Amino acid sequence: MRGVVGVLALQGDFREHKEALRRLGVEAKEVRKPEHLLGLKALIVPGGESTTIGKLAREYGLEEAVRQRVEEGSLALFGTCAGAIWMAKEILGYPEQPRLGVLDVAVERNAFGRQVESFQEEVQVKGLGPFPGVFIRAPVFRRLGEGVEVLAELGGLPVLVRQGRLLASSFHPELTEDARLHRLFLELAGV
Ligand SMILES: NC(=O)CC[C@H](N)C(=O)O
Repeated sequence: MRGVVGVLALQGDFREHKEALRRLGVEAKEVRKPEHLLGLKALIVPGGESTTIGKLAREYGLEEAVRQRVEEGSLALFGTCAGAIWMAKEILGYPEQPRLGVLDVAVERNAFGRQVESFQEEVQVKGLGPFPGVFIRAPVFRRLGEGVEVLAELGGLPVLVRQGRLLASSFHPELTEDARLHRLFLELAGV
């Protein structure tokens, strides 16, 4: 067993992330309250509904607690889809949507249009190669800050980015059997 990784378990597909971690031999801890962050150095924020996750995280004091830990450099984050939206500094068209605001990007929700609700397409991930991209009402990253590195694009649009110990994807690696992105996160988090 390697270390322990937190999975924000307020709403969304946190069970699939727990399963991906289990396959890597990592213990997953559900995070629902600020005190659950104690001792953790890595947290995954799942896909789901970013407005709900944001609202609950604010209500339960997790927004403030996670922000503090990220800002002091003691917590690495991996957000997928809605999780990535929650991490962003800016959510285009939704200035009031509750968010963590630590990832220096503007995110566009449902960026592939409503007709294309969900699709699967292979993306080329820097350093990893082809990866099965499961996109469900997926966002894209726009206006990237200086410290943000693009690790994958789809149709010229960034869909996987990294900023230091923050990793964010438009797509859902937790809905595939491929655990390489979870492994990459564990490496950058030092778990
Ligand atoms: N699959 C997802 O996580 C969808 C995200 C959704 N479009 C949102 O804005 O929250």
